[in-house]
Amino acid sequence: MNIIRTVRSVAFSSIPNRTLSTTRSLSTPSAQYTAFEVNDKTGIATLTLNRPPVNSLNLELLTEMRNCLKDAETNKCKGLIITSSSNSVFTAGLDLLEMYQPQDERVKSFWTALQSMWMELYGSKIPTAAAINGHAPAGGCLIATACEYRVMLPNFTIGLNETLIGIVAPKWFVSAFLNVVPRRVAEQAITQGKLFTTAEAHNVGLVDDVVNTKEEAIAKCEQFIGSFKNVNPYARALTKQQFRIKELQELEQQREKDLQIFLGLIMQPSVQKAMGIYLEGLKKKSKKQ
Ligand SMILES: CCCCC/C=C\C/C=C\CCC/C=C/C(=O)SCCNC(=O)CCNC(=O)[C@H](O)C(C)(C)COP(=O)(O)OP(=O)(O)OC[C@H]1O[C@@H](n2cnc3c(N)ncnc32)[C@H](O)[C@@H]1OP(=O)(O)O
Repeated sequence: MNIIRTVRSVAFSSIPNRTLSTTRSLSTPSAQYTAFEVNDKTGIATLTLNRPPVNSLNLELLTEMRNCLKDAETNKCKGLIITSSSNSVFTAGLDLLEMYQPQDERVKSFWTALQSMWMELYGSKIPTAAAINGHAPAGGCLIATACEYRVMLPNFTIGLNETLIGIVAPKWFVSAFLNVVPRRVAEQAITQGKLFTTAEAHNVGLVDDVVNTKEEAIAKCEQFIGSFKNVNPYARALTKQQFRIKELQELEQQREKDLQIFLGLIMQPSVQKAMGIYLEGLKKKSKKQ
């Protein structure tokens, strides 16, 4: 078998050392918020989000994620698993500080990086799976629904809660959600800004499986990726593309328009005010804990 080389990673203390001797990682100075490892035996890549305290998705994290996704595909990994180094948060979604009182050039780069990362993940040729080992609101749910398989640990939450913050989930956030949840459930949940508990998410099909530990979650993802072992990867990729090409083309063709709509919406004074209040509430809650 052609052994996959590990592409990029960071060494960080919050992730316990893997006992799996066949997993190799290289330190690269450019990776600040992610670890990227490839198991030489299975050929499966694991991308671990590591931006404490809550893995909020800022420009740098999104850029790193995209690079890892590209590397996984270029190196013909058998599949990709996304998980978190935190014990309680998969990712808290987009970094609200990127959108609150933003700087013009940075916020444009931020949204463009999000578009690119999502297109890379949603359109990935290799099997993708999310081991959701913590809360996954908004952008966290977006990442999970871009994957082909989701397994979640109990007693966390997942969903598109944008309306509760006074923002709107863009069409491509919604269409990926609609791939996994019936339309009526999706419309009600997204308009309400509902965060599903793990059990509720499982019940409506937003997650495929529920397990008790991160190790079990990774094993489930590996099992899912392994289920394609007798399938021709090229045929699989083209078949997957048929299901996803419409959303990908739509965003690709409308990237600039999507950016302008995003900027127009978040720069509205009422939206900035709502975001400020929401952030204040988060900070107060955090101080009380
Ligand atoms: C008409 C057509 C329109 C088309 C639409 C087009 C454009 C639309 C425009 C915009 C779309 C934007 C889409 C947005 C997507 C998003 O993802 S927004 C982010 C949503 N995320 C959330 O609501 C989650 C908020 N966080 C939490 O609920 C909790 O933090 C938690 C994830 C449950 C974890 O809880 P806990 O472990 O208790 O941690 P704390 O709450 O104590 O938080 C620790 C610190 O982290 C800060 N923080 C939390 N989340 C975020 C975040 N998303 N961004 C930035 N910072 C965050 C929190 O304030 C604490 O900070 P301090 O330690 O107090 O400094």
